[in-house]
Amino acid sequence: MNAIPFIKMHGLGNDFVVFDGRRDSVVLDMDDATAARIADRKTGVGCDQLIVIEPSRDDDADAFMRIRNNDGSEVGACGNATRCVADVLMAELNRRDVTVQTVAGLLEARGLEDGQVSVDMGPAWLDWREIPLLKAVDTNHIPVSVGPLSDAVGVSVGNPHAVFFVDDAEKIDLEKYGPILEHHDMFPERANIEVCHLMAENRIRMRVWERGVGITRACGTGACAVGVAAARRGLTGRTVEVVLDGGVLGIEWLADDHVLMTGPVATSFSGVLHPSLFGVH
Ligand SMILES: N[C@@H](CCC[C@H](N)C(=O)O)C(=O)O
Repeated sequence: MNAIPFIKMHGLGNDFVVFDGRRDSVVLDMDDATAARIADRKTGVGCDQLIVIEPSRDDDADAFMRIRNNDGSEVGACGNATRCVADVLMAELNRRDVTVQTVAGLLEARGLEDGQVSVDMGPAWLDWREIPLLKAVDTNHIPVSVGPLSDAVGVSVGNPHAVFFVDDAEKIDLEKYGPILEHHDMFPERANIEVCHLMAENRIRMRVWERGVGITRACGTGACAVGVAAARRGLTGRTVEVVLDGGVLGIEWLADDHVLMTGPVATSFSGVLHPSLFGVH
């Protein structure tokens, strides 16, 4: 069997190994352990998330996107990877508008004149059962407290986020507190952890500890969650810029509760993997 091609892409430094399962069906059966091996930065290609573009399961979508974290676990959403996959599909179909299907729903994406991609990430989910949380609490003031971090805002954008507003996000030891909060009892499906502060009017500095990964240079759904959380707390309007380690994302919480995320897409290189990695000899 032939080698299996992949593309290495990133959105603001949040990086992905992208496979095309429409052409290489062997990647469709990938298990968690294989995904983790490929994602491992020491022994594999290395990435934050591993993405498989699959045939669409809906007439209204151009393709289905499967998302796995660096630890191999499958997840419902990834904002930065959605922009990357949309960019691949737009080039392939020679269109400016595409629809990407994920387990969380259908996401409409549009390519802008300046090369950035805008994605409607769907509605922000704010009920404690939807995030999900352990019990019925006010999701605008979740009673969790670890070190200097307390009083989180919970938001799901197809995946769970806990947003902490602090005086200075740079000073928070995310390596220490991120994993404790990710695995906190309050979050039965674990959570992505964002720490942030207001830099200027409608401009927010954010750092992230991603579930199943660790610290990353950017998290698209995290930026969506932060934009929603800041508006819920009355700290900003519904249109903000979120400044991540890797750059800036534009976030708009629309009147219909959908969250629009706009940012860049980049391709780093392409390569091939031996089919035996996928159990084919
Ligand atoms: N990097 C992503 C989020 C990926 C999934 C997340 N780690 C989770 O476990 O929910 C993004 O850009 O949104």
